[in-house]
Amino acid sequence: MSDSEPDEELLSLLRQSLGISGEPSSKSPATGVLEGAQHIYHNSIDVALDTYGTKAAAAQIWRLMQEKSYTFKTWSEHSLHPKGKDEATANFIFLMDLLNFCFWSESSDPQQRFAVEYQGQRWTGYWSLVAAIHRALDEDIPITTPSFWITDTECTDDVLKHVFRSATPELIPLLDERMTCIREAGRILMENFNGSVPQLIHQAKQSSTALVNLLVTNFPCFKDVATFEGRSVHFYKRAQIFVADLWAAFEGQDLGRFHDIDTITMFADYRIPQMLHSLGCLRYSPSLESRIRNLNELESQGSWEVQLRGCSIWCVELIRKEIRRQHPKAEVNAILIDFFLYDTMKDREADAVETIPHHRTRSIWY
Ligand SMILES: Nc1nc2c(c(CN[C@H]3C=C[C@H](O)[C@@H]3O)cn2[C@@H]2O[C@H](COP(=O)(O)O)[C@@H](O)[C@H]2O)c(=O)[nH]1
Repeated sequence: MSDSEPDEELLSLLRQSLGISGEPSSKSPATGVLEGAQHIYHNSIDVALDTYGTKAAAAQIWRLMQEKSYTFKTWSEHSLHPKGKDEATANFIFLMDLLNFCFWSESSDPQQRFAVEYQGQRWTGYWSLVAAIHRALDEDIPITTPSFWITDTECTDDVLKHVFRSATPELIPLLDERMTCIREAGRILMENFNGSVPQLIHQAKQSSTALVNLLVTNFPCFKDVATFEGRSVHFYKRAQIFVADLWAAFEGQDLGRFHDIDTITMFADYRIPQMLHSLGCLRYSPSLESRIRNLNELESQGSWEVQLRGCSIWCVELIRKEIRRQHPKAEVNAILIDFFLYDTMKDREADAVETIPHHRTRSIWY
């Protein structure tokens, strides 16, 4: 390509990012998550997408996913993820994604941070939650049974503190909020869905957007929204990852069968923005970058946090589109890209590969 001629591929990506391509603007018809992300992307001044970085990352991600044969089957290969394809697994995933938030520690000493001892290993972060659920079940505590959550005499604060006990002096973050989420969800499941997670799933009639909407309209603790530049924006992170985990655990069958699974977006957490920045897809304003590098907290639902979350969702959408542009037959969606980015970020952390720190926000939303 000569310097004077425009790079058609780049223009196509740019057009797509501005939502002016020939394609219908890719919004989630019923959840509005993608619309919100596009609004945030167009109005962000502290977070920007690097088009070249995004194009390069798309090629790299697809290559690595191919090399690792990364599919929804990879989900069950994680040692702690439940292997069954039954109601017990659906219940496990519901509790897991009800509480799948905010594991980061204030402590600078990794040995001090909250950790769960299970099967002779210390688990931290997201895996500490999964390990704690397994440990409770092994101790015959019916922690994944919704009817148990509302029994005042059995599911006491002391029992829940025991379930989430730490192997270090640091407690699990937001323990009180987690107990509130469990009891609220138990009451709502009993009142509206006969205490049955499968009944909740069946009510969505194999639509992922319908299941996301059932969660965010029935359960306040799944209603992950914010306001940005005068508009309400939806993130719905834990509602969406619940659907995605079901789809992966059941390999797209039975309780994991969804005819519109590709409308699920990336899950706006604190790990994927970190990975996208490390890949050169996201760039931050100097004030935001120094706040993140200094490990200062970002206010929940504040402008900086909303820009990080929304631009990350939009960035993964562009990566998905770029992969499909480069490989029209690619079987890839935002879920698999997201799962892959999370796992890769955790591998890099384990290998102490230097990256920008993840942002710090304390909330129940992610
Ligand atoms: N976007 C996105 N966010 C994810 C996950 C997962 C785990 N998903 C498993 C299922 C399939 C994948 O292969 C993973 O094995 C946890 N999180 C979020 O990260 C944070 C925890 O971070 P750390 O403290 O370092 O463990 C916290 O906000 C948590 O909600 C994901 O997949 N995507």
